[in-house]
Amino acid sequence: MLIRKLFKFENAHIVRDCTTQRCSENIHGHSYKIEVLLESNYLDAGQMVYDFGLTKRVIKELIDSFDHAITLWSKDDTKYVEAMKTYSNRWVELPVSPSAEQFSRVIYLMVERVLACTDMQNGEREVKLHSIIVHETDTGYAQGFKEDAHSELMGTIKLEDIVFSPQVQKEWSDSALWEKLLNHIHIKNPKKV
Ligand SMILES: Nc1nc2c(c(=O)[nH]1)N=C([C@H](O)[C@H](O)COP(=O)(O)OP(=O)(O)OP(=O)(O)O)CN2
Repeated sequence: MLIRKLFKFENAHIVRDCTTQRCSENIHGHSYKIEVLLESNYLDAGQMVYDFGLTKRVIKELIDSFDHAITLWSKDDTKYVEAMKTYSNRWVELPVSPSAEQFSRVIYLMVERVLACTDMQNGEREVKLHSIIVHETDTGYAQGFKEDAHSELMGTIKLEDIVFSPQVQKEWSDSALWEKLLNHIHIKNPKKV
């Protein structure tokens, strides 16, 4: 059984070296729609794969890190990266360029870590991340699966290399959230939301 939950954010970027000139040479924004697809062969005590309400905690908060933020590629021109960090409080720096494809791989790895660190409380069993769909526009999307997220052919992405700005971290309900996830510290689901 597959379930999907939709999240949204507004984000700016430049995707260097792509064929579309407007995209590779200009800061521009998108109203992103992110679909998180979860799967299981089992149902929990509420006869659900995973209560949608539970996805609106850590998963939503992490995805929302990109909202009203600029996403930077750590290998972009240092002057550009530093200027963006100076003049914008909310930024996320990635070890990969922020194409829809790389967004789907990055968000896959982030949500996968959240699930691995979640202690289930309502009989949920073997809830796996099926894929992440990143709608960059109304007409174009990328869908990343486990093999894409971990693909050496596409370049290994280490979670440790994803950097959230101090302002983004400050706005989380727990400013140490990312640090905890990087250190595999478990988070107990609430019994009720
Ligand atoms: N495979 C990809 N192709 C493109 C990406 C991407 O991430 N992956 N990104 C872009 C640009 O960010 C661009 O802003 C979006 O391109 P496009 O779909 O062409 O956007 P339009 O709004 O112009 O598309 P319409 O067809 O007019 O809706 C480029 N390519």
